[in-house]
Amino acid sequence: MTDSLLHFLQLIQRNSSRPTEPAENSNRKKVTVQSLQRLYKKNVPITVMTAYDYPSGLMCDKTGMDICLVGDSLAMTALGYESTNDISFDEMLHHSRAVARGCKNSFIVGDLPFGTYETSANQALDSSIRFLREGKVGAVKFEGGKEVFEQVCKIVSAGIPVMAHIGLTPQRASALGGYKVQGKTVEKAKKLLEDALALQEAGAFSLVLEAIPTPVATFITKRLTIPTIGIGAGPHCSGQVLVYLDMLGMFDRFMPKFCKVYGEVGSITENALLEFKKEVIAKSFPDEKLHCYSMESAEEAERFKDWVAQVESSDNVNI
Ligand SMILES: Nc1nc(=O)c2c([nH]1)NC[C@@H]1CN(c3ccc(C(=O)N[C@@H](CCC(=O)O)C(=O)O)cc3)CN21
Ligand SMILES: CC(C)C(=O)C(=O)O
Ligand SMILES: [Mg+2]
Repeated sequence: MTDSLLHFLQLIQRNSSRPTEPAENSNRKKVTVQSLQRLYKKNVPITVMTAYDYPSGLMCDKTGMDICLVGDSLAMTALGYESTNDISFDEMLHHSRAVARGCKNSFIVGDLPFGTYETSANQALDSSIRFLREGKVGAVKFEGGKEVFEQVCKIVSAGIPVMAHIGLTPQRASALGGYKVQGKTVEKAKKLLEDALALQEAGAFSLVLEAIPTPVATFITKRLTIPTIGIGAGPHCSGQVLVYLDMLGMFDRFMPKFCKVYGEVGSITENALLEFKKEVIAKSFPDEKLHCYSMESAEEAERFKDWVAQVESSDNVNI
């Protein structure tokens, strides 16, 4: 068998483990704020997935996610920081550009990291402009209720769509006493609804509800005219979001109750690496026929052998 035929067979073998069905939305159009609004009006759930780099952006796009969120959770999941508050804006931009290179049709939202929007509406607008220009996102997201009202107004009036985020707001974990479910009493639920209405009033195009009891998130969703995106907020939100490396079983530090592992990619990866190590030590990888290159022709191979023999019989090791 020729090298090229073997290589061809190898490609077929690799492709056999890939999904055979074409992605449902493989020919779909670019998602926009307007097309998201249409889904919401038709009661079609909005699918949101976080992405951190080129391969995850590519996967979100190819599987037809409506929104690809470059979440600051990447600080912990992709970069191993202790908290989301440890990531810099420059690092977020670096990752977001990589996501954008892989993500052609999903609507890309960038999560403003801690310290880039709290000071003033002007600071928030400057950061948002940078995210669009340098991070190649289509919208920004940031955490907070009424206290970020001015920021949302300012950014929206500059023509940048804003996704809001209330409930468990990880950047404020210290003040919340940790990663705790929010809105578990009537008073706290009431405050969440007030925040949600204020953010809608300010012009947010959607709202993330994180770790909120189902009845509270359901009621907030019912009272709003913009879509809610739930993560640990029950099945009655207008859409759902999960953290990419969590749903693939690739994060080892904690597993919130709201996360479902859809594929054990972590253990698959671990087994693959162990197998590679085993085969290298046993010298069964690389396979001479499958993974190696030969000389241009049998004649050239013969000439090379002769030359080696000549060198080896000579006293001059430096040729
Ligand atoms: N990998 C990862 N996934 C995330 O969802 C995530 C991050 N990182 N980093 C930033 C924040 C932190 N998040 C978290 C972290 C832990 C819980 C958690 O374990 N919560 C408890 C609830 C405790 C209570 O009852 O109040 C749980 O059991 O789910 C929730 C959200 C969400 N975000
Ligand atoms: C979980 C989503 C909403 C998020 O904020 C993040 O990934 O950072
Ligand atoms: Mg976030």
